[in-house]
Amino acid sequence: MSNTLPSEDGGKEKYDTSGFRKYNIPLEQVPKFSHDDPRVDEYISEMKPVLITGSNLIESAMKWDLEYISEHMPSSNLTVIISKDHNFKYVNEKKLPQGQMSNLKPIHTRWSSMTAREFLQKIKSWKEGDERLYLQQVLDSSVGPQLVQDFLHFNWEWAKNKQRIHGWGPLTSNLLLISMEGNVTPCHYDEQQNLFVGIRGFKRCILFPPEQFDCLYPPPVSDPHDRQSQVDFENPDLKRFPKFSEARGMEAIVGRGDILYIPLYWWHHIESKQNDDYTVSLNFWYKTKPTADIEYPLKSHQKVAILRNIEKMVAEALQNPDEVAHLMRALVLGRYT
Ligand SMILES: CCC[C@@H](CC(=O)O)C(=O)C(=O)O
Ligand SMILES: [Zn+2]
Repeated sequence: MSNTLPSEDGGKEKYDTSGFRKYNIPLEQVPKFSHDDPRVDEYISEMKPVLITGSNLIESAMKWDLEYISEHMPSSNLTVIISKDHNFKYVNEKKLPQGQMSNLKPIHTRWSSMTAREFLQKIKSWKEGDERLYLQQVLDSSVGPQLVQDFLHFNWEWAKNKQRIHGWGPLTSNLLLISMEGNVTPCHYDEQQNLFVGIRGFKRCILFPPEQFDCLYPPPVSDPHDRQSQVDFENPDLKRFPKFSEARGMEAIVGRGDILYIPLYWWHHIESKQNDDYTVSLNFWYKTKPTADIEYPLKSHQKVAILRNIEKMVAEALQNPDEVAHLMRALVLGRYT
């Protein structure tokens, strides 16, 4: 089923990263285990990334390529993001200042919609310099009866078992991702647990733990790029972001049938293999259950959640984002440092 053999040496097998962009970041390997290896649940319970091979979680979706989708969803309009270059940095449009849309630097990406057939034609005729496309469609009833049937035949028992034993909250969505070769979703974190599954092609994922928040420099929570690192991995500005030189990551290659567990609040930078065919992936995003009784010491992701809440509260109280830095500095400088 999967083209990556479960590693016999306890997950230390080196991934073949040829065809992926090289960054000057020290990287360890994300351990890789077969789906029935007990170490899988050990890693998930410790909220550490793990690559899971040989599961049949979405066996019924392994045939999801653009031909199949075009055939079974001929007229459905699917969400496609268009970018000026290979970076597809998420923009929360609800956080764009309404009145000042005009003087905002032009947004790097924009949303569009088209049929799967149109998407396939555009990526087949793509040439250097053209805008790039990334199909990102939430699986819902609009994907039509055949894909809904395939969806219903996922191995939900396996998924529900993970959800239950690890105390995850409800499944919020599955995002179908069809990417041109070489597209990059730059480094960001999500506030959900993620089972990220490969269907076609190869994606390389670089991950950093939540405690490296101060090495990855997300913008203010109120910024449209909230949760996204401001550091350009291909050309890092170490004057502005000096601690990025201390970032230490992990790396995994997600191939056909592989599941990468991306723990919530873990930073991840994901790209499709260059000069290869388009990739197809599907993620499962789960909310976490609210923490009933807080256990100390706090986990690093809980500290990031505290940082976010403090930032939101101070910005809300001041009603002026320009005053936040001064107040936070006054709180810390010469008093806690
Ligand atoms: C919309 C982003 C999808 C994905 C990244 C990717 O596969 O390009 C990711 O970041 C996630 O599954 O959390
Ligand atoms: Zn993500």
